[in-house]
Amino acid sequence: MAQKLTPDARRAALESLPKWHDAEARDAIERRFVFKDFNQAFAFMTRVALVAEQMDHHPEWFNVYKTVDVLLSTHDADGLTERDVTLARKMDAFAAAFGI
Ligand SMILES: C[C@H](O)[C@H](O)[C@H]1CNC2=NC(N)=NC(=O)C2=N1
Repeated sequence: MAQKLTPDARRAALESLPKWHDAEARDAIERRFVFKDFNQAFAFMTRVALVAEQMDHHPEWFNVYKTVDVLLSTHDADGLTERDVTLARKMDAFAAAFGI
C-alpha cells in the first residue's frame, strides 16, 4: 500500500509541481485548470480518466464549463503519496498539450 510522503519528500514534490499547491485542511494538493472551452476541458478529463483507471488512482475533481478544479490525495493512506505526484505530472503533461 502507498505510504504517505514524509514532510521533506512532500516539499520536494511540491517544488517539482509549481502549478500545484497545498489543499486547505487536508494532506492533498490542488490545481485549477482553465481551458479554452468546455470541449477541451472535457477532452482533458477523458484522457485523465483513462490513465486514472490504468493506475487505479483517481482524482477528486469539479468541472464547470472550461474550468477543472482537481484535488489529489490517496484515500487508502489518508494523505499525499507518490501516486498523487505521478498523477499530477501526467495531468500537467495532458494540460500542456492544450497549451496550459
Ligand atoms: C479498490 C480500489 O483499488 C481503491 O479504492 C483505489 C481506487 N482509487 C483510488 N484513488 C485515490 N485517489 N486514492 C485511493 O486510495 C484509491 N484507491
